[in-house]
Amino acid sequence: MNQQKRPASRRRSNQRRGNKRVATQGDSLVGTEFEVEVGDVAHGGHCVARHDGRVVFVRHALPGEQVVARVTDGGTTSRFLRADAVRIVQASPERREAPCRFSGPGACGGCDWQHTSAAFGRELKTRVVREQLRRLAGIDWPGVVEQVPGDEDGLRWRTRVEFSVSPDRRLGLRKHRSHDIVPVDDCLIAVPEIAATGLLEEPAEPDTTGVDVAVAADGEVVAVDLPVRDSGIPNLVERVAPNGLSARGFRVSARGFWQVHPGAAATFVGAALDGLQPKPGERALDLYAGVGVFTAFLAEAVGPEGLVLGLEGDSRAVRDAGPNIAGFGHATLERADIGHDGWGSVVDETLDRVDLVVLDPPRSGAGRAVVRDVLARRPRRAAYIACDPAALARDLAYAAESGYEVVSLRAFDAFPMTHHIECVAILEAAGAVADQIRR
Ligand SMILES: C[S@@+](CC[C@H](N)C(=O)[O-])C[C@H]1O[C@@H](n2cnc3c(N)ncnc32)[C@H](O)[C@@H]1O
Repeated sequence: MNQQKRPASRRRSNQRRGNKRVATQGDSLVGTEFEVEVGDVAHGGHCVARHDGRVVFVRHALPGEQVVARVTDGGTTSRFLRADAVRIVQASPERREAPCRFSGPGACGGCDWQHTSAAFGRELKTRVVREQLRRLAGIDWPGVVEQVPGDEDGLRWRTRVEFSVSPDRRLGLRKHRSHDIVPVDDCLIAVPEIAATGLLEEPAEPDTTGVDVAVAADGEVVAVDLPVRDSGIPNLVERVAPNGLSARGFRVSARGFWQVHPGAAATFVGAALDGLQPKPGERALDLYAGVGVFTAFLAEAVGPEGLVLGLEGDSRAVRDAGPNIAGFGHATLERADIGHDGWGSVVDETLDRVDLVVLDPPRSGAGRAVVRDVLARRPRRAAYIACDPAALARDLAYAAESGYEVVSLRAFDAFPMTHHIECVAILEAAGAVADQIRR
């Protein structure tokens, strides 16, 4: 893949509240309406427009549309504004009526692209991945965002939903960038078993602040009232069957990390192992290992002559991983705070060398120090699984500093109707670093 030098510096701007960029400065413009021509899509589920010399991030619009935008965040001296398209003056041919009646300006904030097809949603996401990789990593990516098997044209895929409780004790979902709750009687991106629990039609219990509902691969449905103690959360068994590999079951807490699209875990394992091409006897490191999904499939691939070490920060996930990798005497999964003092010594104690790495960090990415530490071990190949293309692009730029280049990158629509995207990048040593490894 063509990778140029990354821009030396980027302007930092805008205030941050928590980790959310906020636009409001000067007198508030919230509620003001104006007509704009909508430009291309930007990362975050909106399109870019300009008004009075200022950038406006417009939700509920599509590229090329003429819309009336109503400001939702921003003031007279803000550098940019956020707005919702509240009237469509000239519609894109890609526009459709949102299938969900809770979607739209001022309504549920869960979906960003209900007003277009899943196929055009993937086209928009392809543009976003390309733009992020080009801007932050200097990579020209020729790929497209691929469909993940298991949804009904972008609907009925979500197997985990976290409902909040409204002031009148109905279960609902949050508005965009807000703590306000929209009561719902269904969620069209959720699997039907979730509404079928009947929970959305009943008032929440008096002290309940939220209800997490999870549906396992075998159809078992678990609803957990919050707040809850860890000991009160049941486990589910999930099943992962990547193409060409044997199916495996995984024990996971009903509130623990698990891919929410039913086809996602198998798709990502398949893409990662395809790219890594593990060989019998190799040593593999699975970072941010969760309940051991990649650890188990790597262990199977490198065989009993090989070694696999998974590292994970969440104690419950580490405990749950036990039975998931129990069949492999050459695999272990330990608790470690990756990136914090001493985590590398856990690796040194277990692996005499590192041939392969899986990196599957949280949304913020692994960061420069972790990328550098991992690649300093000179793996033959590394698979980076990323749920934020911007964090991925930053980490790929750090990998380039360590002499590793991207040999393939696939992107998946594991969250249809929303702006979220999952990518699997395969890295390999280039130039002098590759020569060192070969020697
Ligand atoms: C995106 S999930 C991936 C889980 C797993 N690879 C899977 O596919 O199911 C990221 C995982 O990283 C863990 N994590 C986050 N920060 C961590 C850190 N600093 N050290 C170790 N684990 C961390 C989370 O608990 C979570 O299980």
